[in-house]
Amino acid sequence: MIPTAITLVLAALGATASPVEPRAADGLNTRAVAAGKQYFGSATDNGELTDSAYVAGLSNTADFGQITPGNSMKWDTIEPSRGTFNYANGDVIANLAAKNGQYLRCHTLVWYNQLPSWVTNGGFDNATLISILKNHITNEVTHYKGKCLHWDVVNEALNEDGTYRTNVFYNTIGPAYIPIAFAAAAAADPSAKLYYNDYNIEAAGAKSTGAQNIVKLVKAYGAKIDGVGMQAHLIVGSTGSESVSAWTTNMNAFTALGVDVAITELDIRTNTPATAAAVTQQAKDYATVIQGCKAVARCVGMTIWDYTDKYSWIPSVFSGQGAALPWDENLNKKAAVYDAMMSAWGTGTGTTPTATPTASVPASSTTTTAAPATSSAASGGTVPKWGQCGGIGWTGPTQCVAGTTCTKGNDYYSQCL
Ligand SMILES: O[C@@H]1[C@@H](O)[C@H](O[C@@H]2CO[C@@H](O[C@@H]3CO[C@@H](O[C@@H]4CO[C@@H](O)[C@H](O)[C@H]4O)[C@H](O)[C@H]3O)[C@H](O)[C@H]2O)OC[C@H]1O
Repeated sequence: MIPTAITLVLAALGATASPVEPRAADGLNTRAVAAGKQYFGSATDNGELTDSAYVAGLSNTADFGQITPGNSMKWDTIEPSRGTFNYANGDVIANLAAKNGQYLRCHTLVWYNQLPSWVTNGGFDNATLISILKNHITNEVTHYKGKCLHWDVVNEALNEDGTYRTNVFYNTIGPAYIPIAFAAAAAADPSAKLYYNDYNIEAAGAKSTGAQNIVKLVKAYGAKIDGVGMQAHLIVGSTGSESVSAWTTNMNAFTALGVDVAITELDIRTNTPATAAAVTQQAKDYATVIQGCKAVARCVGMTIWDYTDKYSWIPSVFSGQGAALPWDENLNKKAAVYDAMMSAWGTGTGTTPTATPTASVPASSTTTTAAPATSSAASGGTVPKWGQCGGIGWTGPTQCVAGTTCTKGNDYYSQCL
């Protein structure tokens, strides 16, 4: 064996060489962690998991320290008919994350889309739909208890102007469906971090303000919300890529409310076939997003919405567009894009670490779980603050002003916003 400089020095000192700690392989995740983030990850889906080359890439924890199921934890998969729960596909992805030692972001509990028609068209009244909502969340979050680093509790509740999107939950329950959902998720798994998730909230504007109002709403109800997920389905050279400071200014508006932020579904699409100029711009855009997250301590991690164009959702939804991810359709890295992302993460000069590095189990929550605001008004009583008079069983006037008196009501949350 040829002695190294280190062994020669140790021998001169009369010491023996001890095994050197292996260095983590270099990749997007290891660089994100070195920059103080919890993870860099990718979405995936069950159909893709028969592709062994794809799975090998996804399981490379140097690049991916976290995975998100693209579809298999959504309502239409989990509870396709009332009271029938199907966890087979979700479990496959949860088990893959555990096997690989990757965090799991769980997506999503309440979304107007991919919602079975028995919910959408069921014609349920307020009390029944609240019961259905809580039962779905309680069952699913309990099933995955201890496995989800984050839950996207509510997905896409807003219109572009920041007003509430009409959907069966909003139309029947009112905005209170959002805090009800967060309270149910917190009760079922107190250690999971609970997120509101949406698109087009990556830049300041009416929709971003609307998402900030959702954070305030959930907190006003006494329920727990830990973070806001910025989906970031972006377009090359367009919104979301203007500047690092645009990202940080907007993210800081959320963190000022006491919540984390995460980039949850990043892809940056272009017209296909992609031109060389588009790829050059795309590389810059990915770098801008990373630099924005890197500059904000409470931006805890970043997820791309699958890692390869081979399995991207974009071409099926946005006709004529695609080429949105850092790996091409042949599972090869796009060198310019990948290298720009690596450079943007840098080699360890990031913001203050917010959590432990990659592990197979989620880091425990450090956020205090506030008890849901319960009504003291089963048969009369004073409303301690607005919003607590009403809810399930409430048939009296919807008075939501502190100091008013409830004469009926047997559950928390009202429609009084
Ligand atoms: O297999 C796919 C799944 O991958 C897919 O997952 C969802 C994809 O993204 C999220 O929902 C979409 C977010 O983007 C919206 O379009 C935006 C319109 O404004 C544009 O400016 C912006 O760039 C666009 O992103 C879509 O309308 C949303 O559906 C959702 O959170 C994921 O679950 O779901 C469908 C499956 O077939």
